[in-house]
Formats: sequence, structure tokens, C-alpha cells
Amino acid sequence: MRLVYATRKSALALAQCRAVVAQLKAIHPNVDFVEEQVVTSGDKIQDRPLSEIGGKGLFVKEIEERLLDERADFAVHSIKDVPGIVPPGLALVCVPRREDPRDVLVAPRHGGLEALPSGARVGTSSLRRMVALKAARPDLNVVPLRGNVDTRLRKVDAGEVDAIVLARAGLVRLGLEARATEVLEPDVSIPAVGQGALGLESREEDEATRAYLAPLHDAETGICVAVERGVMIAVEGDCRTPIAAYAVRTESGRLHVRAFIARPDGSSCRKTERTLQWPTSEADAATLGQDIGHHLLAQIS
Ligand SMILES: NCc1[nH]cc(CCC(=O)O)c1CC(=O)O
Repeated sequence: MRLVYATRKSALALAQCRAVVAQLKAIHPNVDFVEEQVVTSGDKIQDRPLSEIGGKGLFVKEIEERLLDERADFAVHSIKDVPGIVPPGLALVCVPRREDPRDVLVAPRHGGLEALPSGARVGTSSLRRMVALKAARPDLNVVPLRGNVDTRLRKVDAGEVDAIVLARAGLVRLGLEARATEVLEPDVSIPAVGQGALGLESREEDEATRAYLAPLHDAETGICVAVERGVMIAVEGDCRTPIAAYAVRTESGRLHVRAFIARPDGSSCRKTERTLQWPTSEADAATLGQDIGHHLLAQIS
């Protein structure tokens, strides 16, 4: 048996898919896993914010084309990069256990958010992170900064900016978690939808591939991600809307959700925090998320 997986070429994408494939190999020693590297439109355009160039779908489009025309059998994505609606014929068939979902600050010369001097330049092109930074420290100067994790680290090291905000999960997967100078708790920066989670995508009808991937699925992460993606689907169609949603299972087995959306210019911002009954299926989880998203949308418009 031979399974081809398509991946982006960035260090993070390669680290992620190879870690997943190593786990799959341990379970299926007789399967031959073949890597196919793909350059996506999102990788080619590095100088403008994603919200301007058409959104995160740009990182998955070319990979999904390969799945659809059967040049590849599965892909490993950061769920954060996967749009709410997956193209017909494809499905997110497996969501492994989530890594740390939180954002971190990397400020080599300063340390934490409170230690940054007034007017310090913080580089991020994420509207969500911009809103969180401005709420915590209105005196900071948030400047656009894109690029792979390594590019952004180089820019803060070179002094182009005083600090950057990254996902802790990405640093952990690259073995660079020591670069974080402060972890931003969800009360300061609500994580992005799906942050820290991976999604394995394959053709919906390809039962054989789905069966090979299934052992890596984590039901609890799957439910949390379905809630968060539900919030996103409710407001989708506009990638300029800053949005965050973070769901966890509490110690008492309930569902705890934090979410916010804002107007694209950050002017009007609504946050919500709810504790609900744990959903019994991903479909129910998605519906709960959509209810939260619609409720927030009604409040800012
Ligand atoms: N394209 C950006 C992206 N997509 C996924 C991650 C981090 C890993 C994750 O959230 O699972 C990152 C980098 C970042 O935000 O710092």
C-alpha cells in the first residue's frame, strides 16, 4: 500500500506532516508514505496581509486540487489555515490531539507585554492579534509583518520590530519554544479558530485512506475544533473580520467557549464567554458554534 501526502514546503508544514506520518508509520508499518511538496499561492505572496489577498484559503487551494485529482491521498494542515467550508468531495477526516493553542510574545530585548516601552513596534498582520494587543496596550505601535515563522523571528532579532506574536504550537513543533518571552493567556489573546490543532484532509469517498488516518483522531479536540469552526462559518465570507474562538472541555466535563469578533477596523468589538453542555457529536458542536457566531455578529452590526 502506498499513500501520497501533499504538504507545503515551509519548515513548520514539513515538521507537522512528518510528525504525523511518523505516528502513522508506527501504526501501519507496511504502508509506504510518499511526500509531495507543493508551493501554494499563500507562500508566493509574502508582502501583503492575508486579509487583503483573499485569506487563508490560499495556503490550501493547490493542495486540495491535488487531493481532488488524486495526485495525493491526504494532506496535513494547520486547521487554522483551513477555511470553514471544505470543497465538495473532500473532508477533514481526522483531527489529532491539540498542541498548546495559546499565542506567545517574542520580545528578545524586553520580555513581556507589560515591559514593552510605549510606542514599541509589534509586528503582526493578524487582525485578531492586533485587536488583542490594542486592548491590552493601546500605546503600542502595531505594524504589519508576514512571512514564515523563521522569517518573522529573523525580523524581530534584526530589530526591525521590537516584538512579534506567534502561535506557541508552531514554535513547539519547530523545537523553538524557548524563543517565547511571554505566553499570552486566552484572557489577553483569545486563540484563533483551530489554533494548535492539525487537520488531516482526504477525499470523502476514499474509505481506505480514511481508515488508515482514523487512529490519530482525538474526539475531544474534534468537538472543540468543530465549535470554533462553527463560530467562523457563521461570520465567514469576510476574511477582514477579526475573529477568535477557543473551546475547551472543563474538568467537570462541560464545554467552555470564549469568542470575539470585531469590525474590520477594530472599532466595534464583542466578546462572549459561555459554559454549555458537552456536545454529543461534531455536528451538534458546529451548530453551537454557529449560534455563538450569529449572536456576536448581531451585536456588532
Ligand atoms: N499560517 C500561519 C500559521 N498557521 C499555523 C500556525 C501555527 C501552528 C498552529 O496554530 O497550529 C501559524 C504560525 C503562527 O500563527 O504563528
